[in-house]
Amino acid sequence: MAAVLRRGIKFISFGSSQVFSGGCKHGKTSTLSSFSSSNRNSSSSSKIKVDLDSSTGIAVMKFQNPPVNSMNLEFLTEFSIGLEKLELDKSCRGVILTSAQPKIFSAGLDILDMYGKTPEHYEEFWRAVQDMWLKLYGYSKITIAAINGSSPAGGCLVSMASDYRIMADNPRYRIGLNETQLGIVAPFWFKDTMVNTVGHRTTELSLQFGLMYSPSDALKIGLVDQLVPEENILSTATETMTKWLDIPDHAREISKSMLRKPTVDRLLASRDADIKNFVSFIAKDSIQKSLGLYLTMLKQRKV
Ligand SMILES: CCCCCC/C=C\CC(=O)SCCNC(=O)CCNC(=O)[C@H](O)C(C)(C)COP(=O)(O)OP(=O)(O)OC[C@H]1O[C@@H](n2cnc3c(N)ncnc32)[C@H](O)[C@@H]1OP(=O)(O)O
Repeated sequence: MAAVLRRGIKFISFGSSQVFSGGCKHGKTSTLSSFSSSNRNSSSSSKIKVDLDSSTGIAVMKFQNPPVNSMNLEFLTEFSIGLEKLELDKSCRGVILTSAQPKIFSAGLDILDMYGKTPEHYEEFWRAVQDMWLKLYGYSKITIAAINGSSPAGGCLVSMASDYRIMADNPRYRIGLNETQLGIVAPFWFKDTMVNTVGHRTTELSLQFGLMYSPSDALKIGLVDQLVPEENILSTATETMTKWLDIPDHAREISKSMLRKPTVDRLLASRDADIKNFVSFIAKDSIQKSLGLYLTMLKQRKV
């Protein structure tokens, strides 16, 4: 990390995985108003828009936290509550996660929630990150990530926690767990999620280098399942969901739980210790300094 910061370069390249393109700015997206007809049900919290079609059982959750869908405390809380509501709604059988922001699925955890705050804030924030992952990774319904933009760190975690990942085939986009490049360490449950997705060896390289992958490289290593032209991403996600819906819910749910429950249980068994670990790590002077430098570089468009 220090070397990366000193060199002032963007993300480390690996094989044909390259750096973030960066440079673009995003305007604000207005909150879409709610509407309802016989089969459609829309609701819009300030940061996530939910549109449920009860005739198909498919809900679309659209992240709308401009400019880059960074996951701050409010976003994480709304995300967990939105997922919970859909899980309890019998007319919903599957959820598509996507972004309302151009070019970005999610920039990951909001760095400002990990920088210059009180221990109490770090604790509340980390609990919200845990809540979101526990809900999504252990979700009983089908989840498909329609990754219509770059997806570093926490954005990649959300994608990996979904059942199926479709990414827009745009060579400027990147996805991966880049934590080490910020001088921070992905916790064990981020690591477990990645191991479960791409295997141990690929995770060893990915996590240590903080690798960010182009869509084609992400497909090669199995970090995403399918690439499509950007304009087709939502229609492909809906078609794919329809195929998943052909499988009887109870059988699919039990199979999913059999594969994921041990990973979920590991965090459930050590939530408080994990929070304590996060708070003491993130509050260290050296870590705060690294995050401060990274934020400066972000502002100067050097990341
Ligand atoms: C035991 C310890 C455990 C710790 C474990 C922590 C685990 C997970 C960590 C994370 O998820 S950390 C977040 C990592 N994310 C990143 O590194 C992404 C950084 N962002 C980018 O690379 C780019 O912003 C982008 C996402 C590729 C978008 O590029 P674009 O050129 O379109 O936009 P920018 O001009 O760069 O950004 C606009 C605006 O947003 C601010 N910003 C970007 N990302 C974040 C973020 N993650 N948190 C907070 N703010 C962010 C950026 O600074 C710009 O702000 P302004 O300059 O306009 O004020």
